[in-house]
Amino acid sequence: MAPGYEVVRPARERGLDLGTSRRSKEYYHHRHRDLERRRDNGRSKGRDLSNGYSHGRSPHQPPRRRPSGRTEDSGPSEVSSGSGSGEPLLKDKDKERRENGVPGASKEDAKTSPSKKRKHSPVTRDRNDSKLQARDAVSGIREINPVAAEILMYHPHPLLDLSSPSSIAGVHSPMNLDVSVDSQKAQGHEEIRIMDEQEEEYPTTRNILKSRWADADVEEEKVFVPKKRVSLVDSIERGSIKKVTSPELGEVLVYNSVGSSSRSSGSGVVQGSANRNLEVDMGDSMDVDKEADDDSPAGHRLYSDSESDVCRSRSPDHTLSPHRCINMLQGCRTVDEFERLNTINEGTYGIVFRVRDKRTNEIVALKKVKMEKEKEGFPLTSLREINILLSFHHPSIVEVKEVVVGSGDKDIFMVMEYMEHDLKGVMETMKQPYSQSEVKCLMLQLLEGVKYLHDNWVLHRDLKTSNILMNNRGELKICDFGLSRQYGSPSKPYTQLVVTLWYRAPELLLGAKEYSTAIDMWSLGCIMAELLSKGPLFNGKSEIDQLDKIFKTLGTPNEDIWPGYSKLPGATIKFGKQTFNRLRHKFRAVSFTGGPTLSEAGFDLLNRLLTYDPEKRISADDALNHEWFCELPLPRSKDFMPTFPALNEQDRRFKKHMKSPDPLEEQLMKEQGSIADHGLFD
Ligand SMILES: Nc1ncnc2c1ncn2[C@@H]1O[C@H](COP(=O)(O)OP(=O)(O)OP(=O)(O)O)[C@@H](O)[C@H]1O
Repeated sequence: MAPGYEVVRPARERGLDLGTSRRSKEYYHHRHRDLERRRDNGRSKGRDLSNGYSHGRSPHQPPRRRPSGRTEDSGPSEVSSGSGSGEPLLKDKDKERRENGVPGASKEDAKTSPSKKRKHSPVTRDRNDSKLQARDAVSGIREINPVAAEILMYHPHPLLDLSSPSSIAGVHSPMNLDVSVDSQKAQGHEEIRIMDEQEEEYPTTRNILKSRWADADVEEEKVFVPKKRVSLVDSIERGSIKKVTSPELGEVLVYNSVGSSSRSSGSGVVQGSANRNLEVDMGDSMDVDKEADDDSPAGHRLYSDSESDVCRSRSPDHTLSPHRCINMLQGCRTVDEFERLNTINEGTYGIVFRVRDKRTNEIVALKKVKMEKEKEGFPLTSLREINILLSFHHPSIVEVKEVVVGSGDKDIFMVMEYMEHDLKGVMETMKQPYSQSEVKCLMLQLLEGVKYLHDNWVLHRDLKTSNILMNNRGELKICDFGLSRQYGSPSKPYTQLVVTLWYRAPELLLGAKEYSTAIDMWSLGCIMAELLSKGPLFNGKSEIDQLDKIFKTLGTPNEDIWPGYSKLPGATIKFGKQTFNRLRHKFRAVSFTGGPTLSEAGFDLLNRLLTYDPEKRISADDALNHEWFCELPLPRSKDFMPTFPALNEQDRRFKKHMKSPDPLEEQLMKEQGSIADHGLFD
């Protein structure tokens, strides 16, 4: 790695630090008023919550809106040493016991009223009705079809909108894609139906040559695109897409008949598209942006209502999605319309370039979908990523502007907004870790992005610092949705081979076949710790080593603190017994040795993110309302975040850093025998 860059802190920030500028005074006055208001609210809410709700929950947290309400009682990894709200400080030993919770708190925790336990999926299943119902944050219950997305493409009319939530969202599922087109020309062409994907089974042995989404029915996982095709568009036109088995984004139905083409009732015209002829079923679709809008910011967070305010401002325009379309009538643009400036990085699934759009002069990032591992077709992982990113619009999610095709017939590129760095690269160049107020700014943006994903039924499944992009305006955006997928309720078995090892939740490591949004929250806990300490929290070399590191720090879980733990396949493995949560040793309230510091409230949030029992692990929504974000030091404004020379103006492919192999690499290493430990379940 090149020598570390100095953090370039803007002069205005120095002013803020000295507390002398008028702006900073206004800022603190404003924040103080805001805090006072929130404390008042909190006091009244606190009284409401006092029965049966243990310490550590922010008084600002709104009543839970999830249908089943188990309390978030504390497990060994989640028991805080105080709420940060006036609770007397404990002596170290006592604190250690409380943080750990195994001997003491866990028993209490085990008494948690089942009626108050948090349910992860915001979906309820009505036993008398095969349809699922989702409780919308504002508008109440919505019907959900668990096997969701259908993309209806009317062959050969080459018009496809993969763009807006309103067009992508299907009948019941947030991720449905139901595109109908005027298909007068569609007669006489064969029907190609891409079937519902079998859920990913628990993987036994995976072969790297196969799609990593594939299990027994690997063939069902693919969308075949013959090699000779000119483009994705062309492939679709020629009926080369044979099938999709995903119940979600990748599920494609291609019809050729006019009559079957349209779900016409309530259809509207896609707006903002280059081509406005595309009719989509508006009535049935879930409007992601509307939902984001409905999920009004009111009442659950700090708000930035001035330019100088903290970073929690939700830009109002993200609710007004610019509907991005692949206009298949005109075809995709080709990559020739971009001038290559440099290669940024090469991941497992794609190579990312910094390029200039010759038409607009805009600097953008191009991610080339790697096809070589997918011998027979267009990788479903990429199709999912493209669909998700085209349909989502949020300030904390990287924007995909369009899809372009390579001049060499077969390559597909995603055109993304360009970001100067990723968090991993930034941390490698920093000499000092981020301060608490900077971490708050980053965590808030991250949590908002993850909340948006979870509200829209998507699990990211690979949150890590290299998948979090940053720019020099202090903005953070989540990228790399190659492993992400739609989720629903009731839980179904999914593959555990997700999430890069260091950020992988214990339930995945222990072989749980069902999991939900909590896996992303664990990753956020690891990221928060990494931001504070500038190093990975649990850098295991194998699954067992990873579990060992987690247990040594957070304490060995047991049935008391994690009901159901003993039934997990990995629970039979004997690990050394660690009876205390030692996380506080890594993040002291005050450090005289230069180690990372974290307030009681911050530590409470970290513990809640790193809670063993996924049912009790804090949700993104609740984390956003955690008191840590309301206490001093307040979250730093994005405007005052440190800036760095643009790392992505360099070719970063050959810079080798300590990194955790991602799930596909991990599998490859296992197949090659280069990981001594073959994992728990191989
Ligand atoms: N929009 C963007 N702007 C700038 N750089 C980007 C952008 N998207 C990705 N990158 C860079 O490229 C790297 C790899 O991107 P990405 O994670 O999407 O690819 P991948 O093949 O899926 O990687 P992985 O092996 O981590 O799964 C990122 O870590 C980041 O440094």
